[in-house]
Amino acid sequence: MEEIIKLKKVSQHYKMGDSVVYALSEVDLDIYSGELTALVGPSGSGKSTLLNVVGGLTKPTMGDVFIYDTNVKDYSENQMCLFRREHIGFIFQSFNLNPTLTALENVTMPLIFARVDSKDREKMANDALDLVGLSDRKDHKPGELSGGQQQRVSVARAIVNKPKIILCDEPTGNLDTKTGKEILELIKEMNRVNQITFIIVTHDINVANQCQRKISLQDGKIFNDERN
Ligand SMILES: Nc1ncnc2c1ncn2[C@@H]1O[C@H](COP(=O)(O)OP(=O)(O)OP(=O)(O)O)[C@@H](O)[C@H]1O
Repeated sequence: MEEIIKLKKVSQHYKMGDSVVYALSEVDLDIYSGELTALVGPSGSGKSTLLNVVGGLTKPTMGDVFIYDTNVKDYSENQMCLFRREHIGFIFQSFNLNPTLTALENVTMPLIFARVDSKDREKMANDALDLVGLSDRKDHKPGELSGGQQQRVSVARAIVNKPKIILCDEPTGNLDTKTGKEILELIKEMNRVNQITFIIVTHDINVANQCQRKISLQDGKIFNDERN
């Protein structure tokens, strides 16, 4: 399998007054193309920081972050933004949808940013909403949708420009057990059918146990890395 993400001695430190918080300490990690990986660990262990470093939302204090063969640590903010639009999708616990836009418009947003031709946008956004089973709700705004439906819209938004990597921060955290299971099934299907590489930060052991790989963080370090 091809390595798609490689972290080499990645550290993230935050200065807080006179003290320093070591959010990540010399993390080495290889993620292979098509893997479905759960990132688990106690609160404050560095899970979100690691996800943000991979997604280029946080530049690490030290170390290298390769996506494909590109060291994105060297990218400017603008270059990273363009790279992210093309290669990485995000799914958040709180959905992060624009409440003033319809489901279809929310899903279209990444295509506008990526300057996809206007005549292709609507078909691509409709196809993505179709894949998540929400075609009949495309003209609804987030406030008119259930939590599970809103998360489906964010899955559609994450997949619409066909990224090879999707990073999820507690994607089932705001959902009841049944709806959370449905969202996880959708993620598993996107992983299986489209070979999208997923990294899922989760506190839910049931979610973690259904992933192919479970990486446990503690005090900013990987202390366990196992495959099911
Ligand atoms: N911007 C920041 N400034 C200062 N400290 C930070 C910042 N972001 C994170 N930290 C600290 O870094 C450590 C790791 O935080 P992180 O959010 O990555 O943990 P986490 O494992 O995702 O936690 P949780 O499960 O509670 O979301 C924590 O001690 C946190 O307080």
